[in-house]
Amino acid sequence: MNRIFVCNNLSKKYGRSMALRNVNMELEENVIYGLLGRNGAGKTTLLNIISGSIFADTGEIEVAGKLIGHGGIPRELCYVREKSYFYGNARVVEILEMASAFHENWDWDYARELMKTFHLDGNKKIKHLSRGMESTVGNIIGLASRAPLTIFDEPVLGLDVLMRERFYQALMNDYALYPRTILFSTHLIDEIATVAEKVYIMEAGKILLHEEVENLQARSHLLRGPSGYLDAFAQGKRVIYRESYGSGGGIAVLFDTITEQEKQEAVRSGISFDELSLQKLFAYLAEGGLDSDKG
Ligand SMILES: Nc1ncnc2c1ncn2[C@@H]1O[C@H](COP(=O)(O)OP(=O)(O)OP(=O)(O)O)[C@@H](O)[C@H]1O
Repeated sequence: MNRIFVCNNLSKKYGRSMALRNVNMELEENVIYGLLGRNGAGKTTLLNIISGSIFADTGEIEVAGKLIGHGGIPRELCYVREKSYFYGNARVVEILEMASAFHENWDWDYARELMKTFHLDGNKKIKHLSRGMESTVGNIIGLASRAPLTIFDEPVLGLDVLMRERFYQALMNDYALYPRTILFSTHLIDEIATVAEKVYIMEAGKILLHEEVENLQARSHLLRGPSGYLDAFAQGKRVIYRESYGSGGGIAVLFDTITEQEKQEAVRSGISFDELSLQKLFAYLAEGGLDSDKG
């Protein structure tokens, strides 16, 4: 496994509050990742440190095998911010020219094709673009740069459903032709679940969980049934959420492997199993927490 990105023990304090606590992260080459976390979990702080916009108090970062020093932005990295700090007076095409000068894999033919796909007028000034169009400028840079490590922070903010679909489609098509590592930070978890292969989940400045999306989905179960049976079934399993109702029934959210035999036995005692979307699992995780040491 080759890693395009590694960070060790990253910590960052703002005044007395810890925004990041000993964050370790490894991103493999040619994998699409999702970075998930509630408001204030530390995602933007982490991404700002990775991109060299702010400095960590402790820890080190390696991109493409090179240690990143203060102020150095690795050319292997393309970071597309949620809110652009583009010069408002510049035209779209001027911003793309700046990006093309920085990224050695930049593909102008592809950038022009994307401008057509997303109906983006290259002559428009950035300050005259809608919110969605502004996101699109960043997304075109992220795609056309074909950087070995591309990070998108909330890339579909302001895009309508059709444009969001087009963006994910363009990304998947281009990723198939030019595999690279892509990290999405987003709140739209179920959308990303169809694109990302692995996710990192952050909470309170720490990595709560990192896992393949397929495994997450296979190990997430929402059970309903009589409370006594639920508790008996859940013994020894990892319970991330449990709620009992006055009627004697309740729900339990388990994050564990459940065999077909166990499932059949549970069904016989009146327990039903519902599918859990990644978004819902994330909500329960955020609510109930999870001991990340249990792996
Ligand atoms: N410049 C700053 N000064 C002081 N505190 C900050 C600053 N930037 C972030 N924080 C704090 O650090 C913590 C992590 O914030 P961060 O913006 O990284 O979270 P986030 O996961 O990106 O949240 P969101 O999803 O809302 O964008 C929060 O408690 C936030 O209040």
